[in-house]
Amino acid sequence: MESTSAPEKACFILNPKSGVRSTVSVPDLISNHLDTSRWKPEILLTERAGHATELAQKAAANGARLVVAVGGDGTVNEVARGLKGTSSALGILPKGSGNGLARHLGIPLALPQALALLNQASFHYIDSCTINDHPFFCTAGIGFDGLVSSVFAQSTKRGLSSYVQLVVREFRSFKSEEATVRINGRELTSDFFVVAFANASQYGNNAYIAPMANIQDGLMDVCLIRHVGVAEAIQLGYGLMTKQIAHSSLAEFHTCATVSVQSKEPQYFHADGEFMGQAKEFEVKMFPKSLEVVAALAPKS
Ligand SMILES: Nc1ncnc2c1ncn2[C@@H]1O[C@H](COP(=O)(O)OP(=O)(O)OP(=O)(O)O)[C@@H](O)[C@H]1O
Repeated sequence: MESTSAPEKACFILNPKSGVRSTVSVPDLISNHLDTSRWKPEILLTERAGHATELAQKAAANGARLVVAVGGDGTVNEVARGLKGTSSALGILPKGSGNGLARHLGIPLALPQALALLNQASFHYIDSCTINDHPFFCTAGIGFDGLVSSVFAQSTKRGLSSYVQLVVREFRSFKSEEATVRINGRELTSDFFVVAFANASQYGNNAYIAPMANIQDGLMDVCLIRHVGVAEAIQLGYGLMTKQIAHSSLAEFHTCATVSVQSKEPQYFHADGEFMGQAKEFEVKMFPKSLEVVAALAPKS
């Protein structure tokens, strides 16, 4: 059904380097599938890392009601961080290899259908978090997944199979470090393989690190995995891909609004899969209902 009011501005921010579907012509898809009686589109291309945040801030300042990240979770993160505290909503055209936030939000991976969802313009508020002041919207983590993000950042290969190969290679040499997690008034000290912070339920590619995570409840799900051997790591991998990790004795879950971690040695960490550096101290905070998105979420989920 066509809208009767004037079309509102929708700015599409496209990362030409993202994902494995680079042959797709996004401008053609937009002109073929976007309802121009609802949205007046503008398409901008990113030129470097971090550029999407600047473009999103400018689009919001110029009155775009909708700012659409066209890329993977890295691009989504950059656009979303530019929109926090503005009156522009985030849309996603998933073009990455993992698309964790898009999947959690029920956004179709097929781009014509994702554009159809933008036409419906169903707005929802979602939570966001920070790890050492770096915003994230999907997941962040310390330990093995931090290491993987750092190695993946240097790799030119994308896609699930390259990712799995890299995980297997890095696992052989990874050493869990002792850390203390302070959560809900408790102190938990161990050699942690992974400490994961989940605003959304999955890393991407339907790898569910916190299947119960609710992105609108004002709480993050923290998944603690202590030092593991090869057989246990395989069990965990299976649990991730089958949504069964919550039933594994290898993973411990907590929900909270803030959590801190102190590590003896510097640890790699990531926010939304992007490598953020190394640190010994981590503060992770929750910002309830801090970002408006177009999504296919149930009204009260
Ligand atoms: N024009 C550009 N040239 C090089 N890098 C860019 C450019 N624009 C954005 N980037 C960077 O590309 C990185 C990867 O983007 P993104 O996560 O969207 O794609 P991806 O890694 O292919 O997808 P996924 O995260 O799903 O694997 C981001 O960190 C972003 O900063």
